[in-house]
Amino acid sequence: MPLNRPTICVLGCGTMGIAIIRGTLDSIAGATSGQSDSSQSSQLVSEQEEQEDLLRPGGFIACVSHKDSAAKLSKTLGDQVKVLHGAAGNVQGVSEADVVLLCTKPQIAKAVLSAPGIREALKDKLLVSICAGVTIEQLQSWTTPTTIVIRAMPNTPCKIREGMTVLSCGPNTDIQSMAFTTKIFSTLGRCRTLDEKHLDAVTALAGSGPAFACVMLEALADGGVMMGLPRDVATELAAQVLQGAARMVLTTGAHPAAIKDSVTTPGGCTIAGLLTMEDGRIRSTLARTIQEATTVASTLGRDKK
Ligand SMILES: NC(=O)C1=CN([C@@H]2O[C@H](COP(=O)(O)OP(=O)(O)OC[C@H]3O[C@@H](n4cnc5c(N)ncnc54)[C@H](OP(=O)(O)O)[C@@H]3O)[C@@H](O)[C@H]2O)C=CC1
Ligand SMILES: O=C(O)[C@@H]1CCC=N1
Repeated sequence: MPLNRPTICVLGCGTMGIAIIRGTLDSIAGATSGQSDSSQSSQLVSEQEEQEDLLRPGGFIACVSHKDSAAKLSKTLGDQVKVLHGAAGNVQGVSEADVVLLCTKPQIAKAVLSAPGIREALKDKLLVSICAGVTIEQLQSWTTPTTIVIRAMPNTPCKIREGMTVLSCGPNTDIQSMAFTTKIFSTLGRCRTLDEKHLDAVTALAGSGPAFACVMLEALADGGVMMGLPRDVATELAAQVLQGAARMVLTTGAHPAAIKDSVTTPGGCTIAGLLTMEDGRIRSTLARTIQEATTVASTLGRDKK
């Protein structure tokens, strides 16, 4: 399917829809200001860059359910985004778009896609769903055979372009649709493709992960506060520590255990803290957290009995 500066309709523009639109608009603004800085070299823009430019969204439409949410959203996103609401808004948004990003709660995905006019409007279009637990097979059965379906699992840090997204292709996914979707989510952080069988685990680890990470961050800061640090200082230290350790793993490829060992002086304070963590069964607690969240994620797309 040729995608040339496509218009994206975000169907269900709440927390995640806003994160994706905000991150994408910021990335476009960054790219545009970069271009004007180097006007002399702009003639040298390669064919590949021109191709990439065509994959940039041409515009955004955001659909929500309620009129008051629409008014709030217009203020949040500004005049670069057309905001619509209600069932008629959904049909108009999907009709005017080239690509539809389904960001409603999983429990209402079927009802939203099966509403009058939506199926018709989705013909020959790309549908990217971020709904946890809703399978490609379900999405394909609620749309048309010519609707190209891709499943994505992003996370909230997409808002600041530090996201992690995993994509899974449907049986009819073409190269251009995959290239476009990869481009969108790559500008919002890291993006990789996996078989759909992994998506519930991805939902737990990467989708829900920011919540788990923030509980750890808050707990570390609490410890600092307990020992007399001001709350804002403790929070800054905890956040930078988690970011620094994570970046060491991502940039050097070092095993986390090697980084832990390099911090741990024999007979020192780190090993004392580590043993306390192990006494609290922190490893199995965190691993079981992902196990339980994966189990629940796998049920989210099911009809409630
Ligand atoms: N939150 C997260 O961190 C992540 C969430 N996800 C997935 O993203 C999806 C959205 O989650 P999240 O952003 O947190 O949810 P939110 O509740 O923040 O957003 C849902 C949005 O859907 C809108 N909506 C409700 N009913 C309709 C309708 N009939 N037609 C159009 N829009 C409608 C709501 O509008 P209104 O306000 O008017 O009711 C709201 O804007 C879920 O499927 C979730 O599994 C995936 C990865 C991470
Ligand atoms: O809690 C949830 O169900 C969604 C999916 C991943 C993050 N939030």
